[in-house]
Amino acid sequence: MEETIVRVEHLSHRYSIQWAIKDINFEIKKKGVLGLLGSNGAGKSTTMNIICGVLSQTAGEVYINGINTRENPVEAKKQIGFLPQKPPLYPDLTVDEYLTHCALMRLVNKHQVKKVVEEAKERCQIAHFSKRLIRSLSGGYQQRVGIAQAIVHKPQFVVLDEPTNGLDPNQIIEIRHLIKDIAKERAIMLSTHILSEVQATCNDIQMIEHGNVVFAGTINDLNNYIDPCTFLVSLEAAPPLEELKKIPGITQVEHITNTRFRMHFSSDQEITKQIINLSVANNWRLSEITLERDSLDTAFAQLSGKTFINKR
Ligand SMILES: Nc1ncnc2c1ncn2[C@@H]1O[C@H](COP(=O)(O)OP(=O)(O)OP(=O)(O)O)[C@@H](O)[C@H]1O
Repeated sequence: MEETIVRVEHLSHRYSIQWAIKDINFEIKKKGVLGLLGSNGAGKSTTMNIICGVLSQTAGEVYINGINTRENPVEAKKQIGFLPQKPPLYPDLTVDEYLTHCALMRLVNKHQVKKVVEEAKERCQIAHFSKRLIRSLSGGYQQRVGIAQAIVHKPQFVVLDEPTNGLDPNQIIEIRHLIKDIAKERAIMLSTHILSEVQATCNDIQMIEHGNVVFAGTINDLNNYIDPCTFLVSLEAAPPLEELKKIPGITQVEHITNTRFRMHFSSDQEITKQIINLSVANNWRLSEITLERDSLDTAFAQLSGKTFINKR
């Protein structure tokens, strides 16, 4: 049995003469959330639209549970749920009417429709709004209806394109909880350009920039990638700056105040121990030593530098 639900092989797409994505390859595990990260125009929606069969690729293949989406689109699509960036809601239908329509469109057996609609509403906690017109729901609840339509036919793989876009902070937290909950029994791929979204929701990450994959790994890989490279030191009886610069492993020292310094170091993590020992030996009276980690935003900027990093 395949360990992965999705295989993307050498996927490329060109709009007219412009390549939107080029030679993208990745796999998605059967459970959990994969974040497709990238800045605006990176190629996220193009990738997702192709995977979901909404757009035909220029080159490459997509397999859903081993089914080639190009050769057998109907069978492949039965396994996919999709919430596009603009949720395809019909505001003048009630939640029940809309989900029933979606289930029928998704070729659910008509004897099963009522049951699957109830289950999707239950899962997305919208059962109490069954008879409400969609237009009368808040943005957060409309998004829940959007997610319910994506899972109503019980797909093994669900794609959510920027699912928290435009929601208020409370709604964002609730939708993230819901996404993690539904990912317990299926694979989810979500796209975002917000790093905190990825940290809060995803297990694995693919980052694309200018149509190329620039990072692939787990959320821990990403966090570890951003190794600390500076620390702040307070020395009440600091030696001259030149002396600090001579410490092996220290590449640069900046004066912040007379007693406070920012020290840049190469990758050796033992450096802090060394500073502590030197301070004790020379009576520099160390009162603070704090590692500074670059923010994820900095990592994002670095990773956008297009060198492919595969942590798998
Ligand atoms: N229908 C289209 N016709 C021509 N070019 C397009 C079309 N759709 C997207 N593009 C271009 O393809 C590139 C990738 O766009 P895509 O929408 O996939 O990026 P994205 O990462 O989803 O961006 P965003 O976060 O802004 O939605 C961009 O340069 C975009 O301008």
